[in-house]
Amino acid sequence: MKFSANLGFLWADRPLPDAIRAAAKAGFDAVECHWPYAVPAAEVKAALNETGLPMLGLNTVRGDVEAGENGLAALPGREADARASIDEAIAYGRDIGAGKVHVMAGFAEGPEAEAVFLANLRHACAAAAPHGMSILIEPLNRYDAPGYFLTTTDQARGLIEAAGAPNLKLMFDCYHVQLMEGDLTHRLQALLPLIGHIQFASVPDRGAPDHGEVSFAHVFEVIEGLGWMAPLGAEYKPTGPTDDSLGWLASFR
Ligand SMILES: O=C(O)C(=O)[C@@H](O)CO
Ligand SMILES: [Mg+2]
Repeated sequence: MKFSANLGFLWADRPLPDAIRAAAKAGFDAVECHWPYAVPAAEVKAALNETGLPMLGLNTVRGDVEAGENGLAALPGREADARASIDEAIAYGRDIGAGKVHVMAGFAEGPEAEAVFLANLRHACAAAAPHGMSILIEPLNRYDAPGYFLTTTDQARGLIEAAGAPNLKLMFDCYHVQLMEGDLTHRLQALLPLIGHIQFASVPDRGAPDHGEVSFAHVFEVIEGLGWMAPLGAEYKPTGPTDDSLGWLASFR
């Protein structure tokens, strides 16, 4: 198996270029991030070139975080901000060679939010396609993100089908899907053609994948059996220094 270090959580105490170096030193095959925008893209690119690691993806900005925003793309009335955040993420991703942009929906509900989200996703897919990039949407669980617009894989499937864009894909985060729906391995199998990236963390505490209610030894074996070759995103919150949390990495290789 190949693994990608999610630098939104792993080595999050270090500047992003140093976190990239730490991931390479620890033996990861790739990295991914949340919101890299405060760091000039050239510095991130230099660290990627130095280590040889690819950056798989990044997120659109959340908006006004202090006011509690968690994405803009499903918010009626915020279309201009949402599209600016999408264009920003695509441009930054292009500069660092990241092929996937996770477009964050935000806190919203109802048919108007769905129509706005779909229109913004169509814009994102059209803007990303010429650069060979994909757009990801990710259902988040109701405990960590109550009120988030996108919460289930069924809802994501409906949006992907309605958008009709081949570069719109599902971010299947095993942590969120287990909390909302369970039945991880059947869902991975059924949704495989729609999946653009897979992430994981222990459930329910979002720690390293070596404890909790999900056996990742089994889940990873199933993913491998499905022919999935891309690195799996380690998006968990270490309880201490990240380097002390990595026992699982050698054991799952
Ligand atoms: O929370 C997650 O899970 C993510 O993947 C983030 O990128 C979105 O908050
Ligand atoms: Mg995730």
